[in-house]
Amino acid sequence: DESASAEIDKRAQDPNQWPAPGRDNLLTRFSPLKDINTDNVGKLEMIWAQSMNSLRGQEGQPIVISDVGGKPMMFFVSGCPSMALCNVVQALDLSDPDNPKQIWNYVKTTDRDESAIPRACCDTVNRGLNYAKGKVVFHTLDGFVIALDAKTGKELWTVKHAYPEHGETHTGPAMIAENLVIAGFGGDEFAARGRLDAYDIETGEKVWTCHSTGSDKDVCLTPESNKANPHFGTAGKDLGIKTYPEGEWKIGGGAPWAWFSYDPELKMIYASTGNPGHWSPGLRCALKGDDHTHEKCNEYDAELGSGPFDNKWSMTIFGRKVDTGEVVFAYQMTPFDQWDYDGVNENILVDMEIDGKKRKTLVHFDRNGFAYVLDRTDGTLLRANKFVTVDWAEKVDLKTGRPIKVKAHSPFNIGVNTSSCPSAMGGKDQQPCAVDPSDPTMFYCPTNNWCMEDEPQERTHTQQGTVYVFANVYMYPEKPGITGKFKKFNVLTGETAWEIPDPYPNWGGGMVTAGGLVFYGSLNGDFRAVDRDTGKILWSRKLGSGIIGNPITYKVGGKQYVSVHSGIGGWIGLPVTAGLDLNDKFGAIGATAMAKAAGLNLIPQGANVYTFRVSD
Ligand SMILES: O=C(O)c1cc(C(=O)O)c2c(n1)C(=O)C(=O)c1cc(C(=O)O)[nH]c1-2
Repeated sequence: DESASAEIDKRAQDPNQWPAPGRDNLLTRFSPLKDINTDNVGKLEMIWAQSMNSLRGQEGQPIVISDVGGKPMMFFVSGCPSMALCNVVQALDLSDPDNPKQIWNYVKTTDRDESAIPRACCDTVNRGLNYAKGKVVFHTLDGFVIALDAKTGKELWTVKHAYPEHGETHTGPAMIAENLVIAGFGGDEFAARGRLDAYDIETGEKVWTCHSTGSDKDVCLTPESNKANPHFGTAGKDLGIKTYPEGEWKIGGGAPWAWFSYDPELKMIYASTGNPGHWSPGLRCALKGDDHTHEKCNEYDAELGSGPFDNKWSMTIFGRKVDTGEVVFAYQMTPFDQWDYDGVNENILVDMEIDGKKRKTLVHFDRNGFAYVLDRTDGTLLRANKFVTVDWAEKVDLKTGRPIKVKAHSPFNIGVNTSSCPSAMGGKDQQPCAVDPSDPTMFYCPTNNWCMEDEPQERTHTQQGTVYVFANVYMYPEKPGITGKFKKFNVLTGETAWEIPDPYPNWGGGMVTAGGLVFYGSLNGDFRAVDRDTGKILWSRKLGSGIIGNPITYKVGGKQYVSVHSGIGGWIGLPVTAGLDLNDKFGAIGATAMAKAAGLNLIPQGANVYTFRVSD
């Protein structure tokens, strides 16, 4: 019997489908379709649109399955305007692909937790759903993981997974690996403790749990973990406890809130973690008095491969065994984070030749501005190149894996304002890159070009479920007039092949196709097709609202279609919408001021799936 993820892998071999959030569990966002190509993309026309019933941000993407009860179907899930309408799933029959028919919709109506909405740090988004074994599997902001019968929309099982009262809200998509549903959540700004859980896809029963902080046992670290890379710092015991001030690992953050990937040959999942709880860095170092300096809080013990205040395992890429969650390797990008550079961005799995050797690699564009290439079998660090302006670190030492921090751009002391690039939202936030596996060193990536001033504040409480930031942060464009660049980037050489500057940050993901095209959307609603070789914009259409979703493509009835969510929101989107009040609770992070500083106009809200094809 093939596993649920083997079914997904098989569907991904069929160019007509888009069976998982990243199209495949490798997260390539590559489509082999080429009916739409550089020659005819100018004739792309909007064919249909469907409301998503929300005025909040729509990240994520639809999925398309060619044979659900004999019918081609599209499924998608919305972000939340209110709990009553939170995470509406719609199922569209694509049998008449120019005129799809909704055949069911689903919204959970019982046991909803309204307190999730104000605890979603960065908008009430949902990054997508999955399909396998006749089931649509998705999650809700207030922490349920739910499996529906794909034909009827009937609930098959529901589990309570994340708990808003503990600061946990669920935004990132679950992933199906073997017969498990792997689920994380967000909450580092609300004193949560990061955790990854695996559920049986047939029953919803919990199979394993691994935390991001705590004892080695809690983290699923074993003596075998990191054997190939002892300098990555698993030599010490219980570093997930000891690298925090006493007891603070319990509210230590490290939430895995975005994308997960899976290698079925290695049977390993890749999931990375967010920032350590609260942004005021000095308070996450237990040293006092004259010892309490930036240098001492960043010290590194070469023998342990770890610093005493690294705040492990925040900001970490974990390679885990799928069956048990056991850590094969753990690599921390930003030890003792001083900027909120969450390490959760997608880990894309491609194979490439490096220094004459064929490698199974993992590519990760981090918030901290470095694009990392790791050997995904054992975590060996192979490259770390800057893909945006980075001043907080000179470079990453490939041997120890540690960034060489620049003190002048590392916020530390309470009340002292320090500038750094990139800003807290990162050189790239959660919006995913795309890669064609046949050209595996070249990545198509949304990037952001902001810097920030950060003034750490005193801690006033340690209460889970309440805002846990303690910093005054002001973000500003690195250069006036340009705050986003979509670029093609070589992860081996660190060279940019081309880039498209934008007045707005790039908050939507990319897609690359065998038709020679890259698709992505801008924050003010321009949906674009770009020549992947030259970076020339070949086609663009204005959609109803800003685009923070990720394009997909599929083929039904002999024709190729392209779909994307439109609906402004997400962290950057909130302040530039008409609904400024939505952002007030996070005024501390200066988002509204940030939008004003950039001179951004208000962009109207409203959520739709838009679908295009080349006109006959
Ligand atoms: O640390 C966390 O737990 C957490 C969660 C989330 C989230 O769940 O959306 C975001 C962030 N942090 C964050 O730092 C961030 O920049 C961010 C942007 C977005 C978004 O969807 O636009 N979410 C989040």
